[in-house]
Amino acid sequence: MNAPLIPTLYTWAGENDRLEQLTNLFYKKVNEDVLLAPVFRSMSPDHAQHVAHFIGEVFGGPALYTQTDGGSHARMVEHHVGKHLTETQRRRWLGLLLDSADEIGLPDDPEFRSALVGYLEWGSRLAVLNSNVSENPVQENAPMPAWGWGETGGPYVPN
Ligand code: HEM
Repeated sequence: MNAPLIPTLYTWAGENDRLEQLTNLFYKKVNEDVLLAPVFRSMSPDHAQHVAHFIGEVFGGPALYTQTDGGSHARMVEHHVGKHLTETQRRRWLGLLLDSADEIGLPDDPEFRSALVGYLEWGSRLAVLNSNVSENPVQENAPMPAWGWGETGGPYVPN
């Protein structure tokens, strides 16, 4: 018997359209937030789309960030270097992203949310660490991170 095909987090989330919906709402909230608006005041008009592409690629989707946007893991990290982000800002960032996930109705099964929060905790803590160094610690040819279902082992399947 063939093993069941486990979808990627990208597929489960609803692919690129859903991720762009998520980041568009998120940056709308960021722009209205007293703690975060100043941090993102110089972001480019493509920022929300680039972040959706980045997350989608990490979640097993097409290489939109590295191919279409010409990005890389190192370039993503470079955007944070020297920004001196704080833990308070990170917590607000995470809270607004999870609020946005609820508001657009991103899948809320325990398995997906566990993977999503795990990734966002990891990535946002690295962003704060990288924002407090003066030189990019990541080499230009470093691979993109890849995230999967983790210990839960995949989406819930009824018996
Ligand atoms: C999983 C966590 C994160 C991911 C995947 C991520 C991803 C990205 C990406 C892809 C860019 C470049 C966007 C572009 O090309 O236009 C970027 C820029 C940036 N990120 Fe993050 N980020 C994360 C966490 C954070 C956190 C926690 C903060 C602040 C609290 C933050 C603040 C910024 C800022 C200030 C920029 C530069 C904006 C500008 O262009 O002026 N990021 N991020």
